Amino acid sequence: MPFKFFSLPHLRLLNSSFMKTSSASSSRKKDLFTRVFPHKLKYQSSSSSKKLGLSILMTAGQSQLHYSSRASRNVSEGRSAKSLIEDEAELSDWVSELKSDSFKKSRLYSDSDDGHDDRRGCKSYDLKRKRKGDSDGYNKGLFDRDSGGKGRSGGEFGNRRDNVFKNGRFGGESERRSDRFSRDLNRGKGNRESFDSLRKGRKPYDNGLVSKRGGKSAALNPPRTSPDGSESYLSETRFDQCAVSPLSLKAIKDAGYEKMTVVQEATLPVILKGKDVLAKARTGTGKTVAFLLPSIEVVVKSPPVSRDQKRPPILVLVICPTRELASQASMEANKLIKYHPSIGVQVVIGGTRIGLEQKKLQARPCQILVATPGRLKDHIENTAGFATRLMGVKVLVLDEADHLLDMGFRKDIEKIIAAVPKQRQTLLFSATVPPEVRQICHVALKRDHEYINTVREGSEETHTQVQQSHLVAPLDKHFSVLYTLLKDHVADDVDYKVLVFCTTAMVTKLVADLLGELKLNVREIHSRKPQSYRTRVSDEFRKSKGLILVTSDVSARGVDYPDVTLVIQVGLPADKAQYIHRLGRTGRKGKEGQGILLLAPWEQFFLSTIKDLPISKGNLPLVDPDTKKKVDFFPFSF
Ligand SMILES: Nc1ncnc2c1ncn2[C@@H]1O[C@H](COP(=O)(O)OP(=O)(O)OP(=O)(O)O)[C@@H](O)[C@H]1O
Repeated sequence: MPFKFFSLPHLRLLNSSFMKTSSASSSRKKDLFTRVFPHKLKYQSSSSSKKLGLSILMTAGQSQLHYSSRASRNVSEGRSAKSLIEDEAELSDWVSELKSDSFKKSRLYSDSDDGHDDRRGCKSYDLKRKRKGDSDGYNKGLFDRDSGGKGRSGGEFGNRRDNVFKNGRFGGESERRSDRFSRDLNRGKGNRESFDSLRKGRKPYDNGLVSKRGGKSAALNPPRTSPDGSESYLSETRFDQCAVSPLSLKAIKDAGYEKMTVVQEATLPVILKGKDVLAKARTGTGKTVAFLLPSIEVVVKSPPVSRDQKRPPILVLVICPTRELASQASMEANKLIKYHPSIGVQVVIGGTRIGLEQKKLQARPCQILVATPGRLKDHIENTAGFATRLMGVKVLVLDEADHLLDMGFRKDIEKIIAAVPKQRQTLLFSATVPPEVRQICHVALKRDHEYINTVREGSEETHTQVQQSHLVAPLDKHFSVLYTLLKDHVADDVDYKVLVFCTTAMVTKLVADLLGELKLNVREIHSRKPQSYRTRVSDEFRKSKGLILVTSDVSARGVDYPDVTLVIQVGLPADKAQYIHRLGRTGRKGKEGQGILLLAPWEQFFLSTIKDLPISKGNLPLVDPDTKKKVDFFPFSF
């Protein structure tokens, strides 16, 4: 991965912070830099005479941009790809070396158990491993987008993929189908059967919410609107009005849920009938319960498993793209099965000991299994009897379906689909369903599946109660802008709870360290952290207020942290969907929130991809002299 070198104030902070104890001369530092990045200096136009800096806040997009222009200028692709990979390893060592000067207590990358323990020997420098969807985070490059599967595949290959789908083999059929859908959508004929049978007398509305079945569209009940015009995430329908078992209802009551959310109301009757469903609903509106509850009903209705059955079937398989999300879904499932003592939920995720999972799978009931793709594949390949148990799957759920069907995960997902029976029910849920996902969902869904879109046509995919703005600042000002934004927010709101998204594990780590040095209450999560640490920090952040979580995209999707007051995205999100999911960590369950996207001038092109979202141009905060002094405190020059 490429780097760009120029002098940045925040790097003065970074490096002096790392090098506080070092009295090495600038030429020695430069030597070190030259040794570690020999070829980089070649691309640096006369920069040896200038101050050198590593653009830590440079996003993956910027890196790619920079890399491609550089590559086209000088370097044969093969050679540069190789050396870039090596760079990452070298950089890791280099930063660790620096780190040990001032941060002796902890290592820069505590990734020793951050991956498949069954892939022992996979160390942080094992960067030549081909990149793929990385829910399990074991194969992250330090500067790879830490997204759980996007990264390069979402970038370079993503375009290729788009072309394949537009022009390639699938093109013809897909376009015909989407044409048909849009025609149907315009016709807007309703043939909806849903809670109308349960709530007699209520008519479907022609309101832009659509359910499509067999090429027909139907209106759904509208969400209620609050006085300020924002849509309520709750419907008018109570859980006890629908056909779920009394024991599930009891658990729902204990969980504090009374009325269904809009997506639950729209999908439950259809799923309970056994249909395949692709559902789209805004972030934080209860999609997890929407797919878990009817899945549990399938288990309830299945014949009980005898105790001596050697390989009891897994009946429901839920796939989530990240470990945090899988753990969260399994916790939600455990809440819902509270009064079903014979039903067991288990979770299999990377970064934990596979042997332990194997023992648990053997010893305890597991009709519902929640998994990340990588670890699930490991079990399919390595756990005795596991493949046989998967042949019992009746319901397959892909949470964050668009992400799982994206290039980064697709191969794993195809293998998993091949390992479960063809005769099953499949449920795909996400807050974003880009057109290309509509075109490829037949990989998982039956032809006559229903597409249930609870986002009103013409309305945004984000929440109106979340105030969105973007700031454009030169890259060398990003850190001071970020720090000022955080400081102001902390001063304004005693109950502050902030997520700062960075594009790579490395940047996440460094930003968290720097903010910590500046005495902000900060935690960090990224794929280079051990799973035990990730789980601990995630739990802490879920329960806390007065905390800032600096994170890579491992927290972008699905993670349900209540009452997040502000989401700051530093640098380009991978795409519009990623922007929406990151932003969706605030404004959950109808609460208010704020989102800020911080871009460098040359990243502004991204704004055109989100132009249909209500994002306004914000004013850069004034960086007060005190902040400037703090950020510039450490003189730094290579
Ligand atoms: N019927 C309900 N009433 C009240 N709260 C609910 C209900 N159903 C779910 N919730 C709560 O709403 C919150 C958000 O749910 P969930 O995490 O499933 O959202 P989501 O739509 O999957 O979000 P994302 O798109 O970010 O993954 C959770 O705290 C969940 O417990």
